[in-house]
Amino acid sequence: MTKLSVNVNKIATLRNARGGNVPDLVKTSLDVESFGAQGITIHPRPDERHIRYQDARDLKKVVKTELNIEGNPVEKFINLVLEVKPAQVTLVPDAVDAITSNAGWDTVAHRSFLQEVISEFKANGIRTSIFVDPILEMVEGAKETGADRIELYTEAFALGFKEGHPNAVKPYVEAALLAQDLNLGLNAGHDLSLENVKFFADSIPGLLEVSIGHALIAEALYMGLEKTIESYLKALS
Ligand SMILES: CC(=O)[C@@H](O)[C@H](O)COP(=O)(O)O
Ligand SMILES: NCC(=O)COP(=O)(O)O
Repeated sequence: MTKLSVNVNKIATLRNARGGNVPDLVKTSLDVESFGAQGITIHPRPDERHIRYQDARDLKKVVKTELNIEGNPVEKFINLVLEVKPAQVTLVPDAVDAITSNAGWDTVAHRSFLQEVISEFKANGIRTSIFVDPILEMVEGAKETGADRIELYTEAFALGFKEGHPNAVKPYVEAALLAQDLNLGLNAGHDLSLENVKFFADSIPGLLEVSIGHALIAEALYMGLEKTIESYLKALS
Protein backbone atom coordinates (compact mmCIF):
# COMPACT_ATOMS: atom_id res chain seq x y z
CA MET A 1 0.00 0.00 0.00
CA THR A 2 1.18 3.50 -0.83
CA LYS A 3 0.81 6.07 1.97
CA LEU A 4 -0.89 9.40 1.35
CA SER A 5 0.83 12.46 2.81
CA VAL A 6 -1.35 15.53 2.32
CA ASN A 7 0.52 18.72 1.50
CA VAL A 8 -1.23 21.53 3.39
CA ASN A 9 0.62 24.46 1.77
CA LYS A 10 -2.59 25.62 0.10
CA ILE A 11 -4.42 25.77 3.45
CA ALA A 12 -1.72 28.17 4.63
CA THR A 13 -2.01 30.17 1.38
CA LEU A 14 -5.72 30.68 2.05
CA ARG A 15 -5.12 31.58 5.69
CA ASN A 16 -2.43 34.12 4.79
CA ALA A 17 -4.71 35.84 2.27
CA ARG A 18 -6.59 37.51 5.17
CA GLY A 19 -3.91 37.64 7.84
CA GLY A 20 -5.96 35.87 10.52
CA ASN A 21 -6.20 32.19 11.38
CA VAL A 22 -8.95 31.05 9.00
CA PRO A 23 -8.67 28.32 7.95
CA ASP A 24 -6.80 26.99 10.97
CA LEU A 25 -3.83 25.04 9.59
CA VAL A 26 -3.37 22.91 12.71
CA LYS A 27 -7.06 21.97 12.91
CA THR A 28 -7.24 21.20 9.19
CA SER A 29 -4.13 19.01 9.45
CA LEU A 30 -5.62 17.10 12.38
CA ASP A 31 -8.84 16.64 10.37
CA VAL A 32 -6.80 15.41 7.39
CA GLU A 33 -5.26 12.80 9.68
CA SER A 34 -8.63 11.83 11.14
CA PHE A 35 -9.95 11.33 7.59
CA GLY A 36 -7.26 8.69 7.12
CA ALA A 37 -4.25 10.39 5.55
CA GLN A 38 -1.03 8.79 6.74
CA GLY A 39 1.09 11.93 6.73
CA ILE A 40 1.22 15.72 6.57
CA THR A 41 3.65 17.46 4.21
CA ILE A 42 4.68 21.10 4.41
CA HIS A 43 7.08 23.03 2.22
CA PRO A 44 8.10 26.24 3.99
CA ARG A 45 9.66 28.60 1.46
CA PRO A 46 12.15 31.27 2.53
CA ASP A 47 9.59 34.06 1.97
CA GLU A 48 7.05 32.13 4.12
CA ARG A 49 4.36 32.93 1.55
CA HIS A 50 2.35 29.92 2.65
CA ILE A 51 3.81 27.72 5.38
CA ARG A 52 5.52 29.79 8.05
CA TYR A 53 8.44 28.42 10.02
CA GLN A 54 6.26 28.64 13.15
CA ASP A 55 3.70 26.35 11.45
CA ALA A 56 6.34 23.60 11.35
CA ARG A 57 6.87 23.95 15.11
CA ASP A 58 3.12 23.99 15.79
CA LEU A 59 2.42 20.97 13.59
CA LYS A 60 5.24 18.93 15.10
CA LYS A 61 3.50 19.17 18.50
CA VAL A 62 0.24 17.67 17.23
CA VAL A 63 0.78 15.54 14.13
CA LYS A 64 0.37 11.89 15.09
CA THR A 65 1.17 10.36 11.71
CA GLU A 66 4.32 11.42 9.82
CA LEU A 67 5.38 15.02 9.40
CA ASN A 68 7.36 15.54 6.19
CA ILE A 69 9.14 18.87 5.74
CA GLU A 70 10.24 19.72 2.21
CA GLY A 71 12.58 22.47 1.14
CA ASN A 72 15.89 23.73 -0.12
CA PRO A 73 18.53 23.10 2.57
CA VAL A 74 19.66 26.68 3.05
CA GLU A 75 20.96 27.42 6.56
CA LYS A 76 17.62 28.70 7.88
CA PHE A 77 15.84 25.56 6.64
CA ILE A 78 18.48 23.18 8.03
CA ASN A 79 18.21 24.84 11.45
CA LEU A 80 14.41 24.59 11.40
CA VAL A 81 14.47 20.89 10.50
CA LEU A 82 17.06 20.12 13.19
CA GLU A 83 14.92 21.97 15.74
CA VAL A 84 11.57 20.41 14.73
CA LYS A 85 12.88 16.91 13.98
CA PRO A 86 10.11 15.74 11.62
CA ALA A 87 9.77 12.07 10.67
CA GLN A 88 11.12 12.90 7.21
CA VAL A 89 12.89 15.74 5.44
CA THR A 90 12.70 15.99 1.64
CA LEU A 91 15.39 18.10 0.01
CA VAL A 92 14.18 20.11 -2.99
CA PRO A 93 16.48 22.40 -5.02
CA ASP A 94 13.94 25.18 -5.55
CA ALA A 95 15.06 28.72 -6.27
CA VAL A 96 13.85 31.43 -3.87
CA ASP A 97 11.69 33.02 -6.58
CA ALA A 98 10.27 29.78 -8.02
CA ILE A 99 6.46 29.71 -8.12
CA THR A 100 6.64 26.04 -7.22
CA SER A 101 9.21 23.25 -7.31
CA ASN A 102 10.32 22.86 -10.90
CA ALA A 103 13.27 20.43 -11.02
CA GLY A 104 14.95 17.59 -9.20
CA TRP A 105 18.49 17.66 -7.83
CA ASP A 106 21.57 17.15 -9.91
CA THR A 107 22.79 14.57 -7.39
CA VAL A 108 26.14 14.20 -9.17
CA ALA A 109 27.10 17.88 -9.21
CA HIS A 110 25.87 18.44 -5.63
CA ARG A 111 26.96 15.10 -4.18
CA SER A 112 29.32 16.30 -1.47
CA PHE A 113 26.95 19.05 -0.29
CA LEU A 114 24.04 16.59 -0.14
CA GLN A 115 26.20 13.99 1.65
CA GLU A 116 27.06 16.53 4.32
CA VAL A 117 23.48 17.74 4.90
CA ILE A 118 22.03 14.25 4.83
CA SER A 119 24.50 12.88 7.33
CA GLU A 120 23.58 15.68 9.76
CA PHE A 121 19.85 14.97 9.42
CA LYS A 122 20.38 11.22 9.77
CA ALA A 123 22.51 11.73 12.86
CA ASN A 124 19.47 13.49 14.34
CA GLY A 125 17.18 10.55 13.60
CA ILE A 126 15.39 12.20 10.65
CA ARG A 127 14.59 10.08 7.58
CA THR A 128 15.95 11.75 4.45
CA SER A 129 14.60 11.91 0.94
CA ILE A 130 15.88 13.69 -2.18
CA PHE A 131 13.63 15.13 -4.89
CA VAL A 132 14.84 13.85 -8.28
CA ASP A 133 13.73 13.63 -11.88
CA PRO A 134 13.33 10.06 -13.19
CA ILE A 135 16.88 9.96 -14.58
CA LEU A 136 18.88 6.85 -13.73
CA GLU A 137 22.15 8.74 -13.16
CA MET A 138 20.36 11.00 -10.64
CA VAL A 139 18.91 8.00 -8.80
CA GLU A 140 22.38 6.44 -8.58
CA GLY A 141 23.76 9.79 -7.40
CA ALA A 142 21.05 9.96 -4.72
CA LYS A 143 22.17 6.59 -3.38
CA GLU A 144 25.74 7.92 -3.13
CA THR A 145 24.57 10.79 -0.92
CA GLY A 146 23.40 8.34 1.74
CA ALA A 147 19.71 9.36 1.46
CA ASP A 148 17.14 6.87 2.71
CA ARG A 149 14.67 7.61 -0.07
CA ILE A 150 14.10 9.53 -3.26
CA GLU A 151 10.97 11.45 -4.20
CA LEU A 152 10.33 11.23 -7.94
CA TYR A 153 9.24 14.59 -9.39
CA THR A 154 6.04 13.67 -11.20
CA GLU A 155 5.18 16.83 -13.13
CA ALA A 156 6.33 15.38 -16.48
CA PHE A 157 4.24 12.25 -15.89
CA ALA A 158 1.17 14.33 -14.94
CA LEU A 159 1.49 16.45 -18.05
CA GLY A 160 2.02 13.47 -20.38
CA PHE A 161 -0.90 11.57 -18.84
CA LYS A 162 -3.20 14.59 -19.24
CA GLU A 163 -2.22 14.86 -22.89
CA GLY A 164 -3.13 11.20 -23.44
CA HIS A 165 0.34 9.64 -23.21
CA PRO A 166 0.21 7.01 -20.46
CA ASN A 167 3.69 5.85 -21.52
CA ALA A 168 4.96 9.02 -19.81
CA VAL A 169 5.15 6.72 -16.77
CA LYS A 170 7.94 4.62 -18.36
CA PRO A 171 10.98 6.57 -17.06
CA TYR A 172 9.39 6.46 -13.59
CA VAL A 173 9.06 2.67 -13.72
CA GLU A 174 12.73 2.39 -14.71
CA ALA A 175 13.79 4.78 -11.95
CA ALA A 176 11.69 2.83 -9.43
CA LEU A 177 13.25 -0.49 -10.45
CA LEU A 178 16.72 0.99 -10.05
CA ALA A 179 15.80 2.43 -6.65
CA GLN A 180 14.66 -1.05 -5.60
CA ASP A 181 17.97 -2.58 -6.77
CA LEU A 182 19.86 0.09 -4.82
CA ASN A 183 17.70 -0.38 -1.72
CA LEU A 184 16.50 3.21 -1.84
CA GLY A 185 12.98 3.90 -0.59
CA LEU A 186 10.62 5.50 -3.08
CA ASN A 187 8.25 8.47 -2.73
CA ALA A 188 6.67 10.58 -5.46
CA GLY A 189 4.89 13.88 -5.84
CA HIS A 190 3.97 17.02 -7.75
CA ASP A 191 0.81 17.48 -9.76
CA LEU A 192 -0.59 14.10 -8.80
CA SER A 193 -4.39 14.16 -8.71
CA LEU A 194 -7.44 11.92 -8.52
CA GLU A 195 -7.25 11.60 -12.32
CA ASN A 196 -3.72 10.25 -12.50
CA VAL A 197 -2.74 8.84 -9.10
CA LYS A 198 -4.25 5.37 -9.45
CA PHE A 199 -2.58 4.75 -12.79
CA PHE A 200 0.71 6.05 -11.40
CA ALA A 201 0.62 4.03 -8.18
CA ASP A 202 -0.45 0.84 -10.01
CA SER A 203 2.44 1.26 -12.47
CA ILE A 204 5.26 1.96 -10.01
CA PRO A 205 6.84 -0.90 -8.07
CA GLY A 206 7.64 -0.24 -4.42
CA LEU A 207 5.98 3.17 -4.14
CA LEU A 208 5.98 3.94 -0.41
CA GLU A 209 4.42 7.40 -0.27
CA VAL A 210 2.88 10.13 -2.40
CA SER A 211 2.61 13.73 -1.22
CA ILE A 212 -0.26 15.61 -2.80
CA GLY A 213 -1.49 19.13 -2.20
CA HIS A 214 -2.54 21.44 -5.02
CA ALA A 215 -4.99 19.15 -6.84
CA LEU A 216 -6.29 17.54 -3.65
CA ILE A 217 -7.28 20.87 -2.11
CA ALA A 218 -8.85 21.98 -5.43
CA GLU A 219 -10.82 18.72 -5.64
CA ALA A 220 -11.95 19.17 -2.03
CA LEU A 221 -13.70 22.42 -3.02
CA TYR A 222 -16.22 20.24 -4.84
CA MET A 223 -16.12 16.95 -2.92
CA GLY A 224 -15.22 18.06 0.59
CA LEU A 225 -11.95 17.16 2.31
CA GLU A 226 -13.17 13.93 3.88
CA LYS A 227 -14.56 12.42 0.67
CA THR A 228 -11.56 13.58 -1.34
CA ILE A 229 -9.13 11.90 1.04
CA GLU A 230 -11.28 8.75 1.02
CA SER A 231 -11.07 8.72 -2.79
CA TYR A 232 -7.27 9.00 -2.71
CA LEU A 233 -6.99 6.23 -0.13
CA LYS A 234 -9.12 4.00 -2.33
CA ALA A 235 -7.00 4.82 -5.39
CA LEU A 236 -3.83 3.98 -3.46
CA SER A 237 -5.05 0.76 -1.82
C1 LIG B 1 8.35 19.36 -3.81
C2 LIG B 1 7.17 19.59 -4.60
O1 LIG B 1 6.92 18.96 -5.52
C3 LIG B 1 6.21 20.65 -4.39
O2 LIG B 1 5.11 20.35 -5.09
C4 LIG B 1 5.79 21.27 -3.24
O3 LIG B 1 6.15 20.91 -2.05
C5 LIG B 1 4.62 22.18 -3.40
O4 LIG B 1 5.06 23.44 -3.23
P1 LIG B 1 4.09 24.68 -3.46
O5 LIG B 1 2.85 24.41 -2.68
O6 LIG B 1 4.88 25.83 -2.95
O7 LIG B 1 3.81 24.74 -4.92
N1 LIG C 1 6.11 16.72 -2.86
C1 LIG C 1 5.00 17.11 -3.62
C2 LIG C 1 3.99 17.76 -2.79
O1 LIG C 1 4.12 17.84 -1.59
C3 LIG C 1 2.73 18.28 -3.36
O2 LIG C 1 2.84 18.70 -4.67
P1 LIG C 1 1.50 19.24 -5.35
O3 LIG C 1 0.46 18.15 -5.23
O4 LIG C 1 1.06 20.46 -4.60
O5 LIG C 1 1.88 19.49 -6.78
